[in-house]
Amino acid sequence: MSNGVATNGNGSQDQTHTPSQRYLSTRGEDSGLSFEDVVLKGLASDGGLYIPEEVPVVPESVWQSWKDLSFTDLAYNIISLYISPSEIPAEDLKDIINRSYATFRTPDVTPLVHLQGSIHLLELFHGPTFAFKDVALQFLGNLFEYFLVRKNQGKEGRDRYHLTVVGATSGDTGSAAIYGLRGKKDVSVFMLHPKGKVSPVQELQMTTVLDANVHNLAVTGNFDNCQDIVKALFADPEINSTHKLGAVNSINWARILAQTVYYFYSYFSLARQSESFNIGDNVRFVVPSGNFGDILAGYFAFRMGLPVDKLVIATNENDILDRFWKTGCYTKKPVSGSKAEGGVPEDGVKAHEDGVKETMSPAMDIMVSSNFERLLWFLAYQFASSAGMDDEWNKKQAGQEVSSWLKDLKEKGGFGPVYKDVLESARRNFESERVSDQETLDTIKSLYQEVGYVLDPHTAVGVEAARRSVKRAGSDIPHISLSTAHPAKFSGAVTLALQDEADFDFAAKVLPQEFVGLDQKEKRVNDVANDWTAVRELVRKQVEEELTARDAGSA
Ligand SMILES: Cc1ncc(COP(=O)(O)O)c(C=O)c1O
Ligand SMILES: N[C@@H](CCOP(=O)(O)O)C(=O)O
Repeated sequence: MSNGVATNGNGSQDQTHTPSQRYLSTRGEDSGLSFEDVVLKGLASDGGLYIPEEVPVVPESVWQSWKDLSFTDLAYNIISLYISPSEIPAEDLKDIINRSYATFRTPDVTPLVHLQGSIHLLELFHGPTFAFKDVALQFLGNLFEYFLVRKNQGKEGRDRYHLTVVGATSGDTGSAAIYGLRGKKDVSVFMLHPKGKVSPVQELQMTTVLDANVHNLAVTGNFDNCQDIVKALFADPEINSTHKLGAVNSINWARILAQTVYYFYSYFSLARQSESFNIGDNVRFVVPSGNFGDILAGYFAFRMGLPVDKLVIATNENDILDRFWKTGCYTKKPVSGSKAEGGVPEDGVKAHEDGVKETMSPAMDIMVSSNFERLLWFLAYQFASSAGMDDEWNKKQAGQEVSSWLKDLKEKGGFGPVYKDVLESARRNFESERVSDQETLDTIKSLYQEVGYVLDPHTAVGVEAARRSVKRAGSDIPHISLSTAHPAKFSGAVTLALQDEADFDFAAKVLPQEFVGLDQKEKRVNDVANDWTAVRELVRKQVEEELTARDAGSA
């Protein structure tokens, strides 16, 4: 096997793809797909998410030898494990990776800074749109372009493969995807955001992009409604085949894959920066979580061999994930009863009628975390494997179990409690914390007072969870807390937290030049009802207009 990496499968069925380079659906109906298939399809036809048939286990001597690599060289070593060179030759993949990270404002791409005590911050906001999404979406934009150029060689007009990307955003995925795809040939982008529920800067970052292939839709509803509309479009065979839908949300496997790189990179950065930390030592990662895509990448890094003591999930008051880890039940709406039973939290937070609460960290105002399905598959697979049957049977069982859980989620609003062994196995690798709005503001304030660092509210949710985790685990275990956005994107929460600090000046201390004057720019956005068929009609109409203009030579 190349790269010195083993997989624990039964060998490849074809000569060109290792098991980690072939993909299956979490719901069991789709398998044997290539990387290109899963990147272009986004969501499996059975409604499941794609995962590699095997996670490559990287021998210690191999991953430890990566410790001094640049971000882009490390990214190549990791990403190439999941893509056959017969699909993307090594030189092409290196070029895609180099171009993707050349747009970042620091050569380090994702620098690690010491925050306080044993807590370090992994700054993921140095890309074009100042949020962690850029790390994956710059890469995904270039991947789409690479595949489309190849597919369209020698083709003209309507014969060309035209990808229609539809995505849902609670604020950050939208602008990152738009910046990754604006002006690219043969792609239209439709980005759905909940009207009035993203921060003013996030909204402007999206709606001031006027490229002909970018379409912003403001949906009357919340983020989950937007995500449901996207899934309904993918489930509609007609629009899917006529418009070749593509996904930029973390349902797209390439998003998770690109994110695994910064788990390794920050681990090596810590070893370079801290004298007391040696390669091979354990670390904890703390991740502000909503759709569960960011932390899931950490789970892949762990399974590949990175020494991770625990992955700590940090939720805001939309706490479905925290309730799962506490109770084993994954239920959309808090039911009445004690907190310990997964019911209404003791501090009396009232859920909105639709179950989602608007918080200070709006990008995490998500009720159903789409990537949790991928983790469920691994939990179900581990459980099935204890029966002593063959691997094919284990995978089939895992697919059936996930399908049944997701069916209950759709039809009954939740599932669980899951089997004790399943919950125990989830708890072996993860812990969870729920952080209230008040605690978020207090954390922004105290970190500013103690070390002069301004946190964005999502990052503050993580830092508060990290402080609690340090109390449990002890200060010997370093904590890497992921900083998922720049504070200037959330001026409301940051100003509220720091308004009484005499020396605090938002414009001087926080605001980047790139955001100045954004509100004076021309905007383009369409309002649309929370109705997937209305969105479908709009998509059809606007793609047709775009293609007609292109054929006439004006776009
Ligand atoms: C700033 C910020 N932090 C955290 C998250 C949560 O990440 P994930 O959805 O991958 O769990 C998001 C949105 O996804 C975000 O935009
Ligand atoms: N917080 C996200 C929500 C979408 O999540 P994704 O990671 O699945 O794209 C956002 O900012 O849009």
